[in-house]
Amino acid sequence: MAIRQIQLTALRNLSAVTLSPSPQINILFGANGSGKTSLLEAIHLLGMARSFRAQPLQSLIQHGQPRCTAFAELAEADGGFKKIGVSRDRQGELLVRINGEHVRSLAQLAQELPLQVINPNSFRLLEGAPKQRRQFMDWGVFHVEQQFLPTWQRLQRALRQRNSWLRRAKMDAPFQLVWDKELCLASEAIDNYRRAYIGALKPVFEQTLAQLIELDGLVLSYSRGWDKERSLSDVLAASLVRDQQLGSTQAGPQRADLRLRLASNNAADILSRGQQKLVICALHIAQGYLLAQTGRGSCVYLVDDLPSELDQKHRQALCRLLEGLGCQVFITCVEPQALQDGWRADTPIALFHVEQGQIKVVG
Ligand SMILES: Nc1ncnc2c1ncn2[C@@H]1O[C@H](COP(=O)(O)OP(=O)(O)OP(=O)(O)O)[C@@H](O)[C@H]1O
Repeated sequence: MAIRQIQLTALRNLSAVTLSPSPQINILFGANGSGKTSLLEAIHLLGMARSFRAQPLQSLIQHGQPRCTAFAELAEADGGFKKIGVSRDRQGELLVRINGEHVRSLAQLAQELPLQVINPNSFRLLEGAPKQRRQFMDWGVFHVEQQFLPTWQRLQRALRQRNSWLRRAKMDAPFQLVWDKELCLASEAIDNYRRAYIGALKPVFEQTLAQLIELDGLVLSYSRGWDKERSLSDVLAASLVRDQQLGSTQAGPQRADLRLRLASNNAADILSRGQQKLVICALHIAQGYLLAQTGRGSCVYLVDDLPSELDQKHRQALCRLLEGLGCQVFITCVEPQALQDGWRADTPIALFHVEQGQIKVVG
């Protein structure tokens, strides 16, 4: 899966543009505020129908314009191609099309264009709330396990029911029993999917990290969100009074987390900023490897300001890994010299200069 052409209109400061990126490495360089991140944001809009830095999407629309549009042709592994388009107007209307057909499920869009984003927000994966890590984990499970999404929807429905009963204090016992059973079944399935996924991700992550940096003793582990020795139904029964007091279900997959620990410390508390970035990159690259192994396509990587936080040796190691993935990668940087050396002679590299919203191919 790679973007073979991208067309943008009225997106932030970018002038209307049509680009034919390299199927592998794309380097976008330019001064601060020139529009490099905006191009990554446009690709993110195409894969996720949202921005990675703005909620709501309104701020993406160029000042004075009624709507912004991003359109792409995706080259598929089997030689075919797909067309996807996303457009958003000032009234909030979002139009998503795949091969000209309106699409309502954003999951379909995510399946067409699986994206991995590495940017300053990525530090939240280590430092932020468990929700960030669940999102990371569920991205992977969603892409490798087809039953994940319907099971997740069942879980959300059962959880909403239970929480609404907890808040009303008055429960219809037989009805609640049925919904609790549904909640437990869906929870166990989600836990199994996540456990299997993290089991597969862990060795790939460790191998990937070892190619970037030596961090002996860094351990990635999964916690499922309720006592690992007890069934969820037992836990729910035992915590009913507390759940009623708090008005929501305190145990279950909605409380799962991924832990990264180093010598019994939370890794985020002791790793340097550069080390954290390398760990985060290794996690994202490992996800790319796993997706490729399933044969369900490959990710497109968006790496904003790759050089920041990293010394020359680690920059090069990261570039080699991204190159070795064989995926399409969009990298931004201020100075192109920071990323010029060390690429393999047979890697297709496209170099784009972004200047005051204009994007020019320079190599
Ligand atoms: N809706 C909008 N319409 C027009 N211009 C906008 C809009 N939103 C943001 N801008 C401008 O577009 C530019 C976007 O810059 P962007 O974040 O893409 O820059 P960058 O090249 O990634 O910079 P840096 O190196 O500082 O990260 C900024 O100059 C910003 O002021």
